[in-house]
Amino acid sequence: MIDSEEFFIKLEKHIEKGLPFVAYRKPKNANFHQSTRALLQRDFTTHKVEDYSESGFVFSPFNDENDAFIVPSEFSEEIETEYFFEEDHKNVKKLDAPFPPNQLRKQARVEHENLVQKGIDEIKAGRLKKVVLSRTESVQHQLEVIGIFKNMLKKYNSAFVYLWFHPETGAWLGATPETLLQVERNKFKTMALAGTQSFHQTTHVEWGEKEKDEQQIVTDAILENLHKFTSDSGEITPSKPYTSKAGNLLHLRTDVEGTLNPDTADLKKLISALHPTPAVCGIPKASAKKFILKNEDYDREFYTGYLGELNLKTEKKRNSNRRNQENQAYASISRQTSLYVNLRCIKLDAGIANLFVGGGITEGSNPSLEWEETVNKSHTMKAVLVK
Ligand SMILES: C=C(O[C@@H]1C=C(C(=O)O)C=C[C@H]1O)C(=O)O
Repeated sequence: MIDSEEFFIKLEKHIEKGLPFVAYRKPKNANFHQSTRALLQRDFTTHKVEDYSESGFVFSPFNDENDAFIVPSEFSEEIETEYFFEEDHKNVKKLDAPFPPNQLRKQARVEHENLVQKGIDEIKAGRLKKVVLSRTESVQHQLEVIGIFKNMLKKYNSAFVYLWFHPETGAWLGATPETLLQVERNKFKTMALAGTQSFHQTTHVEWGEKEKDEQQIVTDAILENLHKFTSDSGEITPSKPYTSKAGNLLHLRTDVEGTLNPDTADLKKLISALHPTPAVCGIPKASAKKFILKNEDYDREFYTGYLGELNLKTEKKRNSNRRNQENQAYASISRQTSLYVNLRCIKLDAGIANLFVGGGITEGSNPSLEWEETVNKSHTMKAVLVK
C-alpha cells in the first residue's frame, strides 16, 4: 500500500512516457471500501489475449471478432492505495448547461429516435426480440485525465471505476454498474441488469411491465447460456430482481451465482457464452449484433466490451469475525477473474471527451423516452468532466 499522492504521481509519469497501464477500484462491497490498484506495464510491447490463461488486466471490445488487449502482471509493477470519499449518496447534478449547443442536440435526438424506431420495426417484424441501441456524444472538457479519474473515484463508490491507457487504444475511463463475470476456483457470479429510471432520493420505486419484461429476458438468457457450464455437478441460483442504484440512475437487477462443473467450465468458453450479454447487445445474439454493427452510425470500440482482472493472483484479507480455522483459508492466495461490462464510459481525445450511451429496445419502447434515457445516462460521465 502506498499513499495516494505517490500513487497518482506514478500514474502521471506513466502517462508522460506513453506506457500502457490501468488503474481501477472495485465496487464498494457491503460498505467495505476497496483499495485503488494499478498495473503499470514496464515496456511498450502490445499484449493481446490468446487463450484466457493469461494473468493481468484485460480490455476487450464489443465486437469479439476484434482483439482483446491485456496489461500482463508478469511485465507490470502492481501498486495499491486507499482513495475514497463518502459522496456516493448525493444526487449527481444535472449538467445540461455547459455542454453541446441545442442545435447539435436536436440533430442527435432525431438521429437516435430514428435508430430506435428502426429497432422497434425489426422487433415487430419478428426478426429480433430485444436490441440495445446506442450513440456517442462529444463534449469539451477542462480537466486533465487524472482529475477526471479522481472525480470518478470520489463520486461513484458503488461502481467499478477505471482508467485504462494503451498507445493503441487511447485513454478510456468509466464507472460501470455491471458485472460480466467473477470466478474464483469453481464459484462464479454474474448479474442481469436492465431497466432504467432516474434516482430521486429513494430506491423504493415501482417498475413498469416493460422494464420487468426486458429485465426478465436478460435473466433468462444468462441462465440458459450458463446452463451447460453448471449442469450435472454444478449449480446456479438467481436472486429475485431488485432495485440497484448507479450514480443518478436506478436499474433493475438480478444477481446470479453458482458453482461450475469443472469438466465443462473453461474461462474462454464461459466468457464467450456471456459476452455480449442481452443487456448490451440483444436477442437473438447474432442477429442483434449484426443489426447494431449495420445500423449504429459509429464504432462502439470498447464501449459495451468488458474489462477487468483476469486470473489475477489475489491475497484474501483476514476477516476477524470468522473462526480461526476459516481465517486460514481466507488468508490464502488464489487466482481471481473479475470482469465488468464497459458502460458509462468515456474515450478521451485531446480536449474532447467522447461519451457512449445506449438503452435496451423492446416492442413496447418509445423513441422519445429512449432518447431521454441516454441523456440521463450521459450525466454520469458529464458530472466528472467539470471541477
Ligand atoms: C447500454 C447501457 O446500459 C444498459 C442498458 C440498460 C437499459 O436498457 O435499461 C440498463 C443497464 C445496462 O445494462 C448504457 O449505459 O449505455
